[in-house]
Amino acid sequence: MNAIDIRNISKSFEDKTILHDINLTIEKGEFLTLLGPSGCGKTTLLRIIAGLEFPDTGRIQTLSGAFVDRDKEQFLPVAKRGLGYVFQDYGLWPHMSTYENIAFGLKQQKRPVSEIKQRVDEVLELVKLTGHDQKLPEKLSGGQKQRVSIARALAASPQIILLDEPLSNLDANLREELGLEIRQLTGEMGITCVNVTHDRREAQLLSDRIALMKDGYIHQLSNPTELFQKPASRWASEFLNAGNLLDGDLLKRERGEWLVPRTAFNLASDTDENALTMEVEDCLFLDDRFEIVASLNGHRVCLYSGQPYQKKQSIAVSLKDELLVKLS
Ligand SMILES: Nc1ncnc2c1ncn2[C@@H]1O[C@H](COP(=O)(O)OP(=O)(O)OP(=O)(O)O)[C@@H](O)[C@H]1O
Repeated sequence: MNAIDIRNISKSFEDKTILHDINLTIEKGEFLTLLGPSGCGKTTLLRIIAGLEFPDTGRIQTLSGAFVDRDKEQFLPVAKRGLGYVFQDYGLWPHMSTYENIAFGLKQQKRPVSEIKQRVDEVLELVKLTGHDQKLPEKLSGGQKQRVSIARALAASPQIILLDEPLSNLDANLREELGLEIRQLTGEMGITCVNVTHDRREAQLLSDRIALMKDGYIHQLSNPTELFQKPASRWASEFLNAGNLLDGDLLKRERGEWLVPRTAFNLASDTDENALTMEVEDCLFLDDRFEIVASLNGHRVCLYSGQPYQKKQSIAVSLKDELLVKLS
């Protein structure tokens, strides 16, 4: 079932086309990320979904009706779209307590006081902030502020939540922890999420599918594993940091450019005639594995290994053919 159906959306600013005929369907309960470099149009698309921008062409249909339809001149105002928002900079009212920030939208909807209290308590528990309800944002850490922002987005039980780089202001450990919590909470509630980021790790961590955007087009649309393992172009491989880009001659393979992921190397014996011989330039221990930087006929190659190597050591490796991608 499609929760959001985006058809033929285009947008220009001052004669410059920012979005070119975007078509995208997002399933109910799906977590979709718009990923791409600065200026590719991802925020403009999110703002069009939110109702903060008006597209030049196209329509957006949701399960609760049309958000916008240029042919029929329909436009549903922001406040009537029933969306939750989570912003990079939290978007909290500084003079309001945690409780008041979360209750704000429910008060606007004129819900009964007892119902508001119950709902705020529920979402505070979900985001693990019970007991922090009277604190002002300035008394909360970055992670806690983002939890308040998530609680506020969940409070009105929206069908759709829009997220604008929700993790980018947080430190690395917290980013992963909160990212997994957002995924779990929205997944359990069947909420459809559209997230915008230029951070490939954030996209990888959160998403069911990623729409990789370039110059106002969707360049590639797939699940994170496929996107990172089978990028559609050299540009996508480089943006995603998907691995080494090497010529077939160097790899004893067909000529042309190949993507060789860092996981695609196996230790081989020197006597294996297909083995590639490299000289180790550096060896770093990162996360739970060694990252080896080596030289293959003067070309820099990066690979993962379960064991360390010495600088200047010669190593023979074979390639896992199933992980190689021929780009050209
Ligand atoms: N209101 C506006 N008026 C004029 N130009 C705009 C407006 N909003 C966005 N743009 C331009 O549209 C282009 C795309 O902007 P957008 O914010 O959608 O990109 P983005 O991919 O989200 O980048 P970033 O990650 O830097 O926010 C940029 O060149 C931007 O300057």
